[in-house]
Amino acid sequence: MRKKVIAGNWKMNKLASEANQFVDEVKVKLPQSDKVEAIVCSPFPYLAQLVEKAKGTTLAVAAQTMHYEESGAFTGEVSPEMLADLGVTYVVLGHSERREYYNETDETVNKKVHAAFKHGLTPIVCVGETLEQREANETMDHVEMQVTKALEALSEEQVANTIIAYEPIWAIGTGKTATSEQANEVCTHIREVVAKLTSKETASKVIIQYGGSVKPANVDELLAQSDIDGALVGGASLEPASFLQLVEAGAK
Ligand SMILES: O=C(CO)COP(=O)(O)O
Repeated sequence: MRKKVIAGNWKMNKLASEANQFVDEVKVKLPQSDKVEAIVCSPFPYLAQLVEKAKGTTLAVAAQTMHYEESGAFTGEVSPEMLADLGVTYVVLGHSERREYYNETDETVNKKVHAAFKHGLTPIVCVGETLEQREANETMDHVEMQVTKALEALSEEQVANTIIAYEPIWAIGTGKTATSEQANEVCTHIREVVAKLTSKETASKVIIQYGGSVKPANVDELLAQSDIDGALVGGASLEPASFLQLVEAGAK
């Protein structure tokens, strides 16, 4: 049985005191269940303090991006080694906002996935189609290409430990959630793609999240689907109460 993984992607939100307060409140109220993993994806400046705060709890801390090189002349960037050194355990890679505004490509995503594993970080790889691609019936091919490139040259064990987040771009921050059937259809396809690349057994281990306007009101239905193993959540992860409701849904 795959566990559910609920990750709150704060994006570029919260000040330090708000981030601290969030973790202080959430960490003592998290359901103690091995059916669910809760992660907060914080802006870089708060990672160190949140890792400290979350020590000894079941809350994990993720970065929202990173470079693929270990060090060097990359002004403004943060390396996988730096994240691992802080005690960060997950990293979001290839989010559609990074692809759109910061030139993240399938090729750099693949380099970053390799770099993440090299440093003991678990990658959360985001894929998903635009509205135009959906309307042109290109969703399945597009997502297949993104997944195939992201996982290129990984070992089967690494693939099994990669989290894939299916986030249709048209559903991000728009209030438009894909119906749970639409979301599951693509997540099932992603699992089939992974099976083709590796094996059915490996594909059955991969955690596939859905993301895009997930909130307490729709999370149960999404998580009830056969191939949706969690959620990557923006807006509804900013308040402790709604984040906790989402994690509780994952523990059911
Ligand atoms: O992009 C997302 C999470 O990474 C989804 O954001 P929303 O939940 O705000 O739609």
